[in-house]
Amino acid sequence: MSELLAQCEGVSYRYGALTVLRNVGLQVHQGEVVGLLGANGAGKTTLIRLLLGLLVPSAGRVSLFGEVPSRRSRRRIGYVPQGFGLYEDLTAAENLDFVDAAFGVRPPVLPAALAVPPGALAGALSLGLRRRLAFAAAFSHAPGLYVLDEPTSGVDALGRTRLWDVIHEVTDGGAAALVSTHSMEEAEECDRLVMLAAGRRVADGTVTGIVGDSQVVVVEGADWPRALRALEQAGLRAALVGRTLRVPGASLESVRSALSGTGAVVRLARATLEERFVELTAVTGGPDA
Ligand SMILES: Nc1ncnc2c1ncn2[C@@H]1O[C@H](COP(=O)(O)OP(=O)(O)OP(=O)(O)O)[C@@H](O)[C@H]1O
Repeated sequence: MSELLAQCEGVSYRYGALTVLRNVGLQVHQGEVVGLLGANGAGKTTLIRLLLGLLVPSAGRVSLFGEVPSRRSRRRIGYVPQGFGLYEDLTAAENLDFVDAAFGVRPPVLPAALAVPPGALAGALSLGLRRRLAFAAAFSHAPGLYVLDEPTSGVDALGRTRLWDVIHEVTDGGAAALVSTHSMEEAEECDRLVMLAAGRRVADGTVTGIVGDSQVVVVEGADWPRALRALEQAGLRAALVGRTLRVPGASLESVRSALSGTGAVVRLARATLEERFVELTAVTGGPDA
């Protein structure tokens, strides 16, 4: 097994009376891309802040490069926060010079995918270019572990693909990445996923392992609007995919009974990652005191 770079063991965290993480475990090994997947408020950023040592767990243990997170171990991290962490009134080049000076490194050759107009003020760059610059700043000191908090939100499809190419390049080169995301498409880019729901870890594994043999009810038939109305009347939520309705979290019997007399054909199909995510997160309520 490759080196364990970051670990949370039985970690809980409270903001005052509000418990937002409960008994969460997480491991990131050298060379892997671990996706931290959860809805808004699931606790992803809080877990990242604990890993970086910016927060101290209410219970459990966190280690970074084998020690309690500290200024020294943080130097080996390339962190891209949701808010970028850039100096908006400095140019792109000045931001990178500043980071290189802080880490005492020579300016690295950046991959083309991280190129940003050097003379532009960081605050004046588009959202996509600001994300690119923030990634370039994290890249410059060749960290062992990248911690990327929703690194591609607001980035267009081409920019996203380019950033993911860089993430795969650095992890192929021996670094690791912990990437928080809401996006199922991005989750599929990861070697392993840790799913959080309302502060609890509800799954940890590969996409194939997490989806497993989980199934979803599929409804077919020409009159899908009628079938959709009947499902809604029965309190079942369906998604229209092409001319097929998919009803995650419902039993075959409940869908059959809701659609009796409509002529719709009902069958089971393999669930997608998103449908499995809905199923896993539906059983957990919100954070509580
Ligand atoms: N400083 C804070 N004080 C009190 N509550 C907080 C604080 N920061 C976050 N929370 C709460 O903790 C919970 C988890 O928030 P967190 O930001 O970790 O979730 P997240 O999964 O990163 O969400 P998002 O995807 O929206 O960024 C939420 O209920 C949030 O409102």
